[in-house]
Amino acid sequence: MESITFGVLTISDTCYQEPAKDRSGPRLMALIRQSFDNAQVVASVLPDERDLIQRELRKWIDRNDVRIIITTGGTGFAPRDVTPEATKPLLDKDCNQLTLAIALASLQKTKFAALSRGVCGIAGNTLVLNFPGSEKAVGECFEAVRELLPHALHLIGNNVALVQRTHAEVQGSVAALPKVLRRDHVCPHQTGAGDDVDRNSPFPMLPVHQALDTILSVVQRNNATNQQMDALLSPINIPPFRASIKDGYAMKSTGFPGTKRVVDFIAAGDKVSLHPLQEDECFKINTGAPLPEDADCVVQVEDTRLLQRDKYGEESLVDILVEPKAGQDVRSIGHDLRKGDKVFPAPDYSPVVFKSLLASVGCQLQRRKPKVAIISTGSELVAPQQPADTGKIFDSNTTMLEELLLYFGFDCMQQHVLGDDLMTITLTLSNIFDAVDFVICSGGVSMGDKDFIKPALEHLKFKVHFGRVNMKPGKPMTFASRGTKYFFGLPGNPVSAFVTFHLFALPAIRWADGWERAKCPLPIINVALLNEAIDLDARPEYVRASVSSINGQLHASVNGNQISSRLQSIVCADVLIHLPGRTATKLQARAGEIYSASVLRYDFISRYE
Ligand SMILES: Nc1nc2c(c(=O)[nH]1)N[C@H]1C(S)=C(S)[C@@H](COP(=O)(O)OP(=O)(O)OC[C@H]3O[C@@H](n4cnc5c(N)ncnc54)[C@H](O)[C@@H]3O)O[C@H]1N2
Ligand code: MOO
Ligand SMILES: [Mg+2]
Repeated sequence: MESITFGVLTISDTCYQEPAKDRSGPRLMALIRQSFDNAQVVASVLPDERDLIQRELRKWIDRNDVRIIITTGGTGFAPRDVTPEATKPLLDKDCNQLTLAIALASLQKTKFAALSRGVCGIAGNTLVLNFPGSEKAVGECFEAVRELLPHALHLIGNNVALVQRTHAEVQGSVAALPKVLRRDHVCPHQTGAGDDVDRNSPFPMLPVHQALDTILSVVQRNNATNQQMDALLSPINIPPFRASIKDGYAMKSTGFPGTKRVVDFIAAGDKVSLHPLQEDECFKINTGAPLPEDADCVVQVEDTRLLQRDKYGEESLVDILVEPKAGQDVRSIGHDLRKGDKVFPAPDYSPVVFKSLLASVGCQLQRRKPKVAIISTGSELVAPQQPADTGKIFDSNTTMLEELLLYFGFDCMQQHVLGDDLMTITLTLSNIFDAVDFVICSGGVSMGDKDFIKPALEHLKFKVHFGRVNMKPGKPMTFASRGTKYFFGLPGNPVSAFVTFHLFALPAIRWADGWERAKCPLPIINVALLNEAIDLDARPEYVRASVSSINGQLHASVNGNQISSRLQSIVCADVLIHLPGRTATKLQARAGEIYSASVLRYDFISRYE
């Protein structure tokens, strides 16, 4: 889109008096700037006064550079709401369908949208849109029209070439246009000339280890959680009192075995008893209960004999059968963890370890985990809940990638399913990156003229670090970054997305989360191949296989057809066997040979024999 100026007019008595209260105007400005690289914005705040509003609108409409005016506020039913009345007389043409598009999108969010009377229309060369006053509504209305704005402006400005280009894009025939109009098609072929002899990818095929090294050298490791763990000193002693390790009798070790009078009963949760204790006396005590002040040892119930109960049925006399020894079966104060000592002797990211240790000392730590969004691209995709349709397939990658994130302890902040449309992909990516650090995207990274991921990344000024990896599946795996924003373009075939998530996206997220280098990739074990013979591919292959433990030795058998579209190969996939690329002398992998394998899951042994 050529450089244009937007006018943002906030209309509200309150905001006019206290401009700091205006949240919708600034929100609109931010949305405009995020969405359109070369947009300028002029802004103003006015009270709900028809004449003032009209004067400002007229001023902007008369300026050549202001091509779009968005008003926010004054569209409701209140007596002072006059924005539509101020706008309508200035319009040369009504844009009722645009008004309808905004209304329909807003009604999907809230039925109160029916109470907005905003209008849209064209005044001279300027498109004027009335949005309601709330910050949330402004975001929703903008979302409803954002994609339409460039084309609307081309039409208003009668820019035939750009109109043609947009039509071609909408109809999917950019390639049919003269080259000069193909500005948005960043050619994936080798020379970039886009001619017929230029048929190869410009991206070299990196070895897997080099691709991972590149990722980990680009992604910034956040050491904050490590430092928090390292710095956390226990505010308490565990146990905070001398605690009995056994159910039995607490007494003085200076006494002797033999008959003792039971003076009281102490249960877990009781306070420390200050009751004086003689050498021929004891307390009945439970595991975890605080030792009485005068006692220094416990004799377990198994080493005693009950001699007598009192008239209430309570134990009153016991025979202690073993020598009481000082400290026996007593946990001293701070025995497990001393106040002031480190809670974490070493960093450990297991949520079980992290959260339970914090709980044990009554502390909380705010962990800032990497923020991740998932995108699936493909005009063929329908959500699994929707009805099947000709030419469409169910989207399995969105579900799979979200579940993988959760399985490995990370959250999915956003999910988007996008058609193969350059503008949509570019704008959506730009927005998502405002909120997240990582985007894990599937599809659109190969050589097709609808594979728009690399062009979108270029539009967004991301650096593409690599666009192909020497592996099967996953060859078109793409990694890009801009500052501390990271993009993982996983190939769309479901198994390719599965494998590349494990080998590249997961280690990167762990690294960003502060994990030590060796722990970022999946653990690697050795397995003996059970299959008779497997033909090796030219590319090193990551084969889904299930593990059997035979007499304690780990063996693996391949899960059927390994084509990258066949998601069934992940069923009972315990590991990815690393099969090397074929060589002149080694054409097959054979039964009994030992291969490295990446462990995919915690419960990674499917059979014991
Ligand atoms: N001329 C070439 N064509 C292809 C090459 C190549 O090197 N030269 N590489 C092939 C390889 S290898 C792979 S892998 C795929 C990767 O393709 P893309 O990343 O561009 O993905 P799409 O074209 O969008 O889709 C591929 C395939 O996967 C299905 N798909 C996509 N998304 C989903 C989803 N969310 N759920 C289920 N299935 C999905 C899609 O329908 C396609 O069938 O490119 C080869 N082509
Ligand atoms: O590399 Mo693709 O992922 O072979 O199908
Ligand atoms: Mg493709």
